[in-house]
Amino acid sequence: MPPTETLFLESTTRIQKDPIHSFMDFQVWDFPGQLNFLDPTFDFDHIFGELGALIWVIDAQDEYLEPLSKLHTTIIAIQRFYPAINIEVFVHKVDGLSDEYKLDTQRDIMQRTQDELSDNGFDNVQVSYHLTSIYDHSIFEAFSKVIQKLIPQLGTLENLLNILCSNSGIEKAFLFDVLSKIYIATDSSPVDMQSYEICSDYIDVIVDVSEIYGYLVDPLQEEATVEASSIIRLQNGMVLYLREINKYLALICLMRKDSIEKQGLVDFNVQVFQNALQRVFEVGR
Ligand SMILES: Nc1nc2c(ncn2[C@@H]2O[C@H](COP(=O)(O)OP(=O)(O)OP(=O)(O)O)[C@@H](O)[C@H]2O)c(=O)[nH]1
Repeated sequence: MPPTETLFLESTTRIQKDPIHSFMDFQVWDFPGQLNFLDPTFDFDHIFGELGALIWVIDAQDEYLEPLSKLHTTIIAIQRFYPAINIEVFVHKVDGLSDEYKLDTQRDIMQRTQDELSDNGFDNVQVSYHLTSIYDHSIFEAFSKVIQKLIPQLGTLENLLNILCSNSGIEKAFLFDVLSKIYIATDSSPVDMQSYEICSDYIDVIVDVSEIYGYLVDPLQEEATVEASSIIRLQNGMVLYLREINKYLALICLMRKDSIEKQGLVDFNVQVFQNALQRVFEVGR
């Protein structure tokens, strides 16, 4: 959904459960801000029993002390019974703030949370913070990091991507979930926002072109079609290489133009990577 359309979203009045069927099946539960789910009338175990991650969204453009205090109460409640739940705080709508103010806001939220948890005897709670906005790619990046923590095979995927990069002259490789445009794994070199953005935009281009010039494939087909790959040469001498891995995932690599001169080698290594990945997911099932 483009950001401008979010202006017309209706307010959430009840818990909305959205099942996501992708490389891994999960559900996103959207809670209305005003709902007190710690009230004894709610079934605490039903809400938190099978939760992988709690994403707490704080509006950085608004007064945040009250939502923050609710966050603290929630963390303390779930720490007692479900300490394994990942707690992720999105300091959201930061597009309206200056760079300095963004960081100050995040620091303030972190400090208040740490103090409150320590005062209640919880000194070692892991809370992750993300600065997010729907007007750039930061919201996708933050979701990527949250989802990655829920993938048991993440370490193996990273290793496979590292091997692929070092053997094929690839500078950065992302494994993307095509529909949501979140990346489920990348190699262990640092992620810079620009590489992520360009790879994410590349997916849009490919999806648009495929919708016009593509052909219908059997929707039940899990395997990727052999020819589903694409290369774009950028003006700065870099090359983007995309290969469909299966019906949910695409591999996107950023490399120098000399590396793609040995395209046969890259294609072969990507094929080996694709086979390995298939086996990893088969074992995980
Ligand atoms: N500036 C800015 N506005 C945003 C951002 N994200 C959402 N909004 C706006 O905030 C408004 C509320 O968005 P919602 O997603 O409905 O917010 P919510 O907190 O889920 O609200 P409820 O549905 O009532 O729980 C919309 O008008 C969005 O356009 C952002 O990153 N930056």
